[in-house]
Amino acid sequence: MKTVLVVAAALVDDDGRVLIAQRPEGKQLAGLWEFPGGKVEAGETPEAALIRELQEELGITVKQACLAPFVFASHTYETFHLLMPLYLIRRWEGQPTAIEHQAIKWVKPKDMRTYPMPPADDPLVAYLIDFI
Ligand SMILES: Nc1nc2c([nH]c(=O)n2[C@@H]2O[C@H](COP(=O)(O)OP(=O)(O)OP(=O)(O)O)[C@@H](O)[C@H]2O)c(=O)[nH]1
Repeated sequence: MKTVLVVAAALVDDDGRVLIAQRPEGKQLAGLWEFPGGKVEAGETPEAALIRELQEELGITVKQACLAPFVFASHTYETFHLLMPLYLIRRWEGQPTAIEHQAIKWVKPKDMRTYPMPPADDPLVAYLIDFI
């Protein structure tokens, strides 16, 4: 089975809230809430991919020095295995906007369980609750 590398971000604001974004209709796992991010393209570093995705999806600019490696998800879906490092980010330029998602929301980690997320993300929430 193919392993797919996806990078994701936990943007954390000054109140300790984390940004989650709702996947668009018509896509796999539509309507679920996820961490912004996406697939690493050929020839791209994970960090460059995440910076690119955050610009495309949310319209924010993040410096590589502001990406802090945090935890990762490793989860087998029906057709691929997902390997997804999650970076913590506390500094960025611009106001996050739902450019590609249905909606975005700032939530306290302890409240994240009320938003349905992809199965791969479940274990990550516990780390955010403990660490943020
Ligand atoms: N960005 C993101 N992707 C996640 C999370 N959890 C999770 O299982 N994924 C999975 O990782 C993959 C991310 O790919 P993507 O969003 O860039 O791509 P996609 O499914 O829209 O497919 P496409 O770009 O081929 O159209 C999807 O299969 C998605 O379901 C998450 O928290 N954030």
